[in-house]
Amino acid sequence: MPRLHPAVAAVRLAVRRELADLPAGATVVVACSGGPDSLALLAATVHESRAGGWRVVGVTVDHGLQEGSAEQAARVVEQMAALGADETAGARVQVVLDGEGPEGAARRARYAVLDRVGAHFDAAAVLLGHTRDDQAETVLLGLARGSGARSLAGMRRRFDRYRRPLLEVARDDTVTACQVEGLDVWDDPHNHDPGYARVRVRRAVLPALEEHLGPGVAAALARTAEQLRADADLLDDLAEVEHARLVRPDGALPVAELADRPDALRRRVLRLAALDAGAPAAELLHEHVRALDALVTDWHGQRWIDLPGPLRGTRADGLLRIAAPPVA
Ligand SMILES: Nc1ncnc2c1ncn2[C@@H]1O[C@H](COP(=O)(O)OP(=O)(O)OP(=O)(O)O)[C@@H](O)[C@H]1O
Repeated sequence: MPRLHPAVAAVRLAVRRELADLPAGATVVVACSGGPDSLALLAATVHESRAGGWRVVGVTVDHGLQEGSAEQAARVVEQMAALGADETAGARVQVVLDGEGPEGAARRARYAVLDRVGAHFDAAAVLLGHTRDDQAETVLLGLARGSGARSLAGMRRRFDRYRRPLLEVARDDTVTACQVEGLDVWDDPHNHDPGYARVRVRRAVLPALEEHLGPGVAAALARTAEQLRADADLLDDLAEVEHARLVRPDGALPVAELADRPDALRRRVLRLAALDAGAPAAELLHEHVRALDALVTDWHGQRWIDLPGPLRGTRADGLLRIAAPPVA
């Protein structure tokens, strides 16, 4: 028997490990763009499903943003069926560009479809093909934005129904696995467009880091993310407990007790308080939390601080409150 190629073995092993808890009969949805990562993921999932006894559903989403996208989606549906998926689906979405960039809008539309497909099939897992290199790019982009530990912690391995089995697999391996298995992969033109920061990181920044610092930078960044994620998860859990302990029934927080808490915990409690008061998570920035924190640690009689919502943070009578501004 010919020996299994190491790249194919690496992808299959990652899938086997990530899905080890699924019972026979479970439905696994694989989100497949037709690119090397998700095609390798689908091929490995179909292979592993024979031993696992799972039903594999391949789904591709046509964002309708590029010429010929419908034909491309139809081709992926055929490929998924040929690879042995038990069921396949192609969904066309309407990407609404309201303020955010096309990439973000496409992602939102895609996840809305995947959510629905996952629910429709009562899927035990919906798989995404993000690799170790995607993770390294995410960490570098977070680092460049100067965001906190949460975004440096990169992508989560699991959330809701979603799982990312290839988060520790190198992109080189998914590309090689597709070559070895004779899969005809789609080369998304967006992956070459230097207008996207992620593309610049992929094509220029990471190769330069590897050239000057030695190989293994992507793997090191992904490992860093893993460690930071564990730390960030712990701090977030502690902050939830602390917030629940401190918050009064009317939502106010006692300043003296907040001031006693370590910075990392206090700022997280303040962030939770702002979210509880209705601040939109996507708009609540580090600078807002710092301004709130100044009401506790750098109090010099500030009248209020503005938060997205719009909301106001105020301090009075030893209590910190976050609420909508009074109607003029
Ligand atoms: N059009 C799509 N239809 C279904 N799933 C998708 C689609 N685009 C992306 N995904 C899912 O999201 C994952 C990450 O997508 P992203 O665009 O970041 O990477 P990619 O370079 O397209 O990956 P791939 O090599 O699998 O195409 C993909 O691996 C796949 O699981």
